[in-house]
Amino acid sequence: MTQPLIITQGDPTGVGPEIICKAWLAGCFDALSRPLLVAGDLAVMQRAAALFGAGFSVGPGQGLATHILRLGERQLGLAALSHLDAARLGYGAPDVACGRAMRDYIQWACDRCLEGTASGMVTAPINKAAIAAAGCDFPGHTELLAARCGAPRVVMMLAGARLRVALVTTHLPLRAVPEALSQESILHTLRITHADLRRYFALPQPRLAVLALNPHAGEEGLFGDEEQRLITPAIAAARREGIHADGPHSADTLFHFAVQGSHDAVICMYHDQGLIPLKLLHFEDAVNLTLGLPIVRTSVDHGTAYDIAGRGRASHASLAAAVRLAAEMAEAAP
Ligand SMILES: NC(=O)c1ccc[n+]([C@@H]2O[C@H](COP(=O)([O-])OP(=O)(O)OC[C@H]3O[C@@H](n4cnc5c(N)ncnc54)[C@H](O)[C@@H]3O)[C@@H](O)[C@H]2O)c1
Ligand SMILES: N[C@H](C(=O)O)[C@H](O)COP(=O)(O)O
Repeated sequence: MTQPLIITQGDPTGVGPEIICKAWLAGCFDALSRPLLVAGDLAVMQRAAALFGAGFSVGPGQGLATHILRLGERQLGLAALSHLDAARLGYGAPDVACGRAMRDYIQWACDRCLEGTASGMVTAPINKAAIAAAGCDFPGHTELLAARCGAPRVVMMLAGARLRVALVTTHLPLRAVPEALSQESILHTLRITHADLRRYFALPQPRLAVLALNPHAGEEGLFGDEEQRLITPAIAAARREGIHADGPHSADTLFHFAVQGSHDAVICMYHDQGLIPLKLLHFEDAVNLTLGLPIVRTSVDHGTAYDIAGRGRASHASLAAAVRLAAEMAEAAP
């Protein structure tokens, strides 16, 4: 039997519910190789569908689904994990119950993937402060999923058709980045990226560009020594393991060549080093994925977009791309 993919609904007061409905209404889920199930809230989904003048009918679910939502010929499973009073929820104002609900959607989906009743999960955006207020002590999905899956090391990758970036460090203050870098963390990032590009993207020998931290790759130690102390030795160690890695490359020029196909992924030392070029090129259609997990997890590349939530204006393109990629990864996973 083909196990379903789960989409977690994300912040009930953000754009997550409406981009799920928008993608569904646009037929983005029609040609999928496996069924889809939303882990979320019925009233919140109904409110989101109403933004587009669409009212779906609701029938009893089966398997993981508590309900089946039907709209003409289309149907979508729903596991109703929360029962929020949608009419009273202000957009952009998640309360503690919303924070708990977003956390529960993620944990439930992760557990279904781990037990094998789901084939992967796609996450809509959460508000990191709201899950923290609900007592969830993780900066985001990546760290929560790593802990729940018992994965010792994971890598945040954002992928578009022209560029893939993988991050050595993620959510921490910029001033803490140099201290957080180590030969080990760079080498682990290289190993995990190498392994999962082979596994999920059918790249037998991925070409990995490793960026420098400092301007002009440190200019022989004049502008910082992380390249000499940490990055160059990590690249050498990776190459000894048969990983096709090169660098450290100056971050200001490498992306120009990478988007022309010089490399399959760029290993970045910190969040904005990779995400600025990625979102410049692929804001609408990039996918965030977590490498190194025992389960398939993809995500939209954007946040809760409170400034436009509840207006039906948010693009569903990144969500549609995340669902497509999760389905492809689930096919590739053993
Ligand atoms: N995967 C995730 O759960 C995830 C990812 C990034 C940010 N966040 C969270 O989201 C919140 C807001 O973060 P932010 O303001 O930095 O980023 P954001 O992506 O929410 O918004 C940045 C800008 O992009 C626009 N935008 C975002 N998504 C859009 C879409 N689908 N269509 C059209 N325009 C869109 C917004 O309107 C806003 O102007 C924070 O709490 C952050 O932690 C969550
Ligand atoms: N760094 C990501 C981005 O800016 O798109 C985002 O915050 C993802 O975080 P999680 O997938 O860990 O929630």
